[in-house]
Amino acid sequence: MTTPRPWRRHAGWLWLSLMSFTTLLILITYETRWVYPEIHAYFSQTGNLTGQQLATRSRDYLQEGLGVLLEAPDDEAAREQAAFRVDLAYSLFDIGLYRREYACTEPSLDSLDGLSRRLSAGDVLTPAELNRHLLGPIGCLTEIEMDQLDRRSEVTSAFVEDTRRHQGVVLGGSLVIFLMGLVFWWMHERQRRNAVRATRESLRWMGRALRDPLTGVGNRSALHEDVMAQTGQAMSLMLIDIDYFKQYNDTLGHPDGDRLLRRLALLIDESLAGQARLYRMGGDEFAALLPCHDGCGLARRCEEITERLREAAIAHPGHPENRCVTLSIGAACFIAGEAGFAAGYAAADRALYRVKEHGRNGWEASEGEDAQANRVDANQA
Ligand SMILES: Nc1nc2c(ncn2[C@@H]2O[C@H](COP(=O)(O)OP(=O)(O)OP(=O)(O)O)[C@@H](O)[C@H]2O)c(=O)[nH]1
Repeated sequence: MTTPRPWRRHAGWLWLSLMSFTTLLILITYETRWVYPEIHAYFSQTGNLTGQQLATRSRDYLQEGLGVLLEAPDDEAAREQAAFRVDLAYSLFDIGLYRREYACTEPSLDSLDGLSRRLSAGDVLTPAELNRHLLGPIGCLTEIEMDQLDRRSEVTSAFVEDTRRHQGVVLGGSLVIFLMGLVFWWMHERQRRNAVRATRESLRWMGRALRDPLTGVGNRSALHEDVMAQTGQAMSLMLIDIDYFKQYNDTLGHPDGDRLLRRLALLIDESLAGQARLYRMGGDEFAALLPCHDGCGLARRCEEITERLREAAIAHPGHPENRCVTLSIGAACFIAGEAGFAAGYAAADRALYRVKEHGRNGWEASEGEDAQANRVDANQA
């Protein structure tokens, strides 16, 4: 499983926050540019503003009628036209709202009624009479128009104010959402980092718990874990013990003894050429774990280690025989698993013991069922 690169993870979060923020901004712009102007336009034409439109049209009819009468006061047809317009004006003027709210409505309607009757009767009206009949209603209608216009601008201003407030709330809300996104992202990041740190820490501790601090190779617990991880597999175990290590420490001191342990760990590891895993069992004893695919070739492996050591010719002033560091090796094959490992370990340990018994500086390996069959006496090596 691959973990996404940090910048990608951050970019993902930021991208999400930005996207939601941008979407909200688009919504606000859409509302401001298209929705509100449309509502605004609607209010301008309808709503309680109908009254203003009726008054305007009524006044227009009256003015038209007046114009017709002033142009041809004696003309029968003109009078009919004027009467028709006055009737229209009357019907647009005669609405409950005007009667209720404008005191000038009743007398104006009476005046128009009188004018209508005189025109229907075929009376020729003088300009003074026309003025008397029409000036009052026209003035009243103008007053109504102005008042309705004032009301319209009040409604419009209130609407604009509401719109502005609404936009402020939406903008503030989107900013809060954006900031919350950032806070959640930050909290998530912090939690993730803590988890990564804790995992690393525990891995480090686990690593330490399975490692020999002096040589850096695995310890006894690591050997056990590795064997259990291969349960059912054919494996082999080599137990490698330094000869006369006590004398080495006694003659050269413990720091040199430590250095020798480190050097031997390296040497054994190299001579097994990465085919085995190396462990320090404690004191001066190492263990090597090898897979056995087509026979373990244990004798060859043991021979390689002793050969490498012979070539290295590491001085050992306290060695009673050849004054160089030597090793004793016991090796055995086993089937990985709790019981198999115990048996393999015991067999390798017995082999090592026999090598020590035969005078050290040698190896004994037993492969397969017959432990004696491939046994090589120590001093033959
Ligand atoms: N320098 C050093 N010495 C250690 C360490 N651990 C154990 N020892 C020493 O290793 C020596 C092991 O002694 P023995 O078990 O008698 O083994 P030996 O002297 O090699 O004898 P044989 O195995 O019989 O040849 C002891 O003197 C321990 O003090 C270590 O970490 N560093």
